[in-house]
Amino acid sequence: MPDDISSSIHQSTAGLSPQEISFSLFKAAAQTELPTALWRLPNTPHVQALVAKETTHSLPPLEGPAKGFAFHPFQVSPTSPINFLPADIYYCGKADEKVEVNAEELMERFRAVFSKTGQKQEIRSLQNWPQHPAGPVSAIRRDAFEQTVATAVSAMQAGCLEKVVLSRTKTLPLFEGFDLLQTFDHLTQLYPTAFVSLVAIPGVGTWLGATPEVLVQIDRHRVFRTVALAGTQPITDGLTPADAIWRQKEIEEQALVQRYIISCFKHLRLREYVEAGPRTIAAGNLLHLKTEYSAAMDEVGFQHLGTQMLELLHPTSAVGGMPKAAALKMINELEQHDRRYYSGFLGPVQLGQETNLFVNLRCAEVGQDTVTAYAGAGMTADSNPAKEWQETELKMQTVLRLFQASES
Ligand SMILES: C=C(O[C@@H]1C=C(C(=O)O)C=C[C@H]1O)C(=O)O
Repeated sequence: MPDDISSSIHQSTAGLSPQEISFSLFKAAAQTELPTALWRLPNTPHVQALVAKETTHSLPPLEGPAKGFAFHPFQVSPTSPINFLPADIYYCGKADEKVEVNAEELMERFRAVFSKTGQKQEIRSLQNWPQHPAGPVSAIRRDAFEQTVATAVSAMQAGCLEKVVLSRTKTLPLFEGFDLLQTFDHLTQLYPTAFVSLVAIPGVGTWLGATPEVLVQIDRHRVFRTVALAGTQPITDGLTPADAIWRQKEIEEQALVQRYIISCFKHLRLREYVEAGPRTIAAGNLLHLKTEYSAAMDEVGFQHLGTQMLELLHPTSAVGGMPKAAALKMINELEQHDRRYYSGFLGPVQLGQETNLFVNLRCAEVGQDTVTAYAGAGMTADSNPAKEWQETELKMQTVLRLFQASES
C-alpha cells in the first residue's frame, strides 16, 4: 500500500537533511538494482531524486501528464536505448516537502534497504552501481585524433559540409576510496550554474555530469526555452565573460547553431519567438557564446512546442554539425567510439510543473574500476587539430578533475 510505504519512508528519513534523503533514495535504488537519478538544477540548492520500478524505452510528450526523468542517447541503438524513468518515487529536495510515492506496490525490498541506507553513517559508501555491459569504450591517441580532425577540415575546405563536432574519450582508473555520491556533491559545489546529474540504470550504466547546455525547458507558465551554445575559450587569469574577445571562427560556429534553431522554428511556422544574445557565459574553466530563445506556448498557439522542438533540435549542431545529415554521417565514419549517452540529452519531465532537458556534456561514465570522460569540439574549415585536442582536454577536466585524487 502506498500509504504504508510513504509513512515508512517518512520515518526512515527523520533527522536527515534533504540532500541526505536524496542520497539515501539513490543508494537504496542502486542496491536494489532499480533505475534512479539524482540531479540539481542550475542556480538552485535542491538535490532531487527519483526511483523507477522500471525503465520505458520511449519518451512521453513533454507537456504532461507523464512525470519522470529522461535519459536519451546521442543515437538510439540496441545497446543505447531511450530511457524514461517514471517518477514512482520522487523527492524534490526541499526541507518542508515529503518523498512522493506514486507506485502502488513499491517493493518490500526497496523499503527494507532504504531504512538502512537512511542511517546517517551509511548514506555514502555505495559500493556497486550499474555498468554498461560492454565496459568502457576505446580511447583515441592524440596523433590519431589530430589526423581525424585534419581529415574533417579537408572535407570542410572542399565544401562538403560547414561544421562537424568530433569527440573523444579518456579513461582513468578509479582511485582508492572513490565515492560516487561525494563526487556528485563536489560537482554541485563546483558548478552552481550547471545541471549536475547522476543517473544509474541497470544494463545501461552510470553517468555523472555537470552540463551548461539547455536543450528544452518548459516552465510552470508554459514558456518554452532553448539555447544556442557554442564557441569555446579557456578562462585565463583575470578574464571575465565581459572582457572576452571572440575570433571569427567561434562567432561563425555559434551562428550556425543559432541558424539551426531558427530553421526549426521556421519549419513549424513559428515566428513569434524571442531571441536574446549572443553573450558570453562561463561554464567551469571555459567561456562559451550563448543565445537564448523563448516562446510562450499558449500565446503563440503551439500547445506541444516542447515536444515538437525536441524532435527537431536533437542533435543540434552544437554536438552534431551542419548540415545535420552530412555531419552525422561523418561522425559515424570518423569516430571510433560509440558516444552512448554523451551528447544525448537528459533531465526531469513535468516534475515541479517544469520540464528541464539538457544536452549531456561535461560528463563521464563511471564503471566499477574506471571512469570514462567524453568531450567534443566543433570543427570548421579553419580548425587547428592541436587546438581542438586541447579544447576537448579542457572540457573533460570539468569532471575529470574530481577523479585525479590518486595523482595529486
Ligand atoms: C561538444 C561539447 O560542447 C559543445 C561544443 C562547443 C564548441 O564546439 O565550442 C561548445 C559548447 C557545447 O555546445 C562538449 O562539451 O563535449
